[in-house]
Amino acid sequence: MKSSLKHMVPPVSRDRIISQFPKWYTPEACLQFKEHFHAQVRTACQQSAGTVGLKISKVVVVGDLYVGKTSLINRFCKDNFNRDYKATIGVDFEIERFEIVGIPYNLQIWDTAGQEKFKCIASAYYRGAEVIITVFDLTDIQTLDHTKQWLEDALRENEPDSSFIFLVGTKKDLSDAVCERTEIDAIRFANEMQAEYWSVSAKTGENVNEFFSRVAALAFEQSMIKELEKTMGHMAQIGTGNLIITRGCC
Ligand SMILES: Nc1nc2c(ncn2[C@@H]2O[C@H](COP(=O)(O)OP(=O)(O)OP(=O)(O)O)[C@@H](O)[C@H]2O)c(=O)[nH]1
Ligand SMILES: [Mg+2]
Repeated sequence: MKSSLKHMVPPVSRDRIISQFPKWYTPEACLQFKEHFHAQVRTACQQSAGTVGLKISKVVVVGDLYVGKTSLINRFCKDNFNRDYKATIGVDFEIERFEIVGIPYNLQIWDTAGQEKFKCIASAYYRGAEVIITVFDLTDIQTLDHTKQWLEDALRENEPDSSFIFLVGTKKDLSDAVCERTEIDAIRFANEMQAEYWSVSAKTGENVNEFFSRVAALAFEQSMIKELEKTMGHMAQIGTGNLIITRGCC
C-alpha cells in the first residue's frame, strides 16, 4: 500500500534536487556567501527526512511591463520561450517542486502584471511573500529606475525584514556595452535595496535554473530556521549572526 501511494507522486526532477548551497551570481551584490546549509538545518533535515509535511514558500515577481517576468518564469517552470508578447492580466502563478537536503519543498511563484491598469489587482497578492523578485530589462535603463518603486510597493504589504529581495536583469542575450554599464548601476541599486543581483536570459536559459535554485535554497533555509525557532526551547547562535532556538534539556 505504502509503495503504491509513493508511485502516485512523480519524482522531483534531477535539476530540482539541491544538496549543496547554490552559489551567488556576483560577490558585489550577494545576500549570503556561505557554501553550505547551516549544520543544524542539515541535521534537522536528516532527522526528519520522510516524516515532515510539505513546505512551501511564496515568491512574488514584480517589475515594469515587457521586462520579461512571465518569460523568466516560463523558462524555469516549462522550459519554453515565446518571442511574442502577451501581457499578463492581473496575476498568475506556478508551483515548482524541489527536494532540498532530502526534504520536499515547493516554490509558489506569483507572476504579476506590469501594466499600470492591473497594478491594484496584482498588489493584492504581495502579502506573505518570503521572496520578492524585482525584475528589469537590461536593454532599458528606465525599467531599472522603476525597480525601487516596485520593491517599495511589495514591501509595504509585508512584515519588515521578512522577505529575501532579488534584483534581476533580463534579456542578457541582447546584452551590449550599454547593458554592461546598466549592470554596474544595477549592482549599486541592489546594494541600496539590500537585494541579491542576477542577470539572466529567458531566451537562452542562461542563469535561470541557477537563479531559482538560489532563491529556493535561501527561502528553504530561512523557513527551516523559523520552524526550529518555533519548535525548540533555548537560543543558540549558529553561523554568522543567525539565531536559532535549540531544544532545552532542563
Ligand atoms: N531576447 C529576449 N527577449 C525576451 C527575454 N525575456 C522576455 N523577452 C521578450 O520580451 C517581451 C516581454 O516579455 P514578457 O515575459 O511577456 O514580459 P512581462 O514582464 O511578463 O510583461 P507584463 O506581463 O506585461 O508585465 C516578449 O516579447 C518576450 O519574448 C529574453 O531573455 N531575451
Ligand atoms: Mg507577464
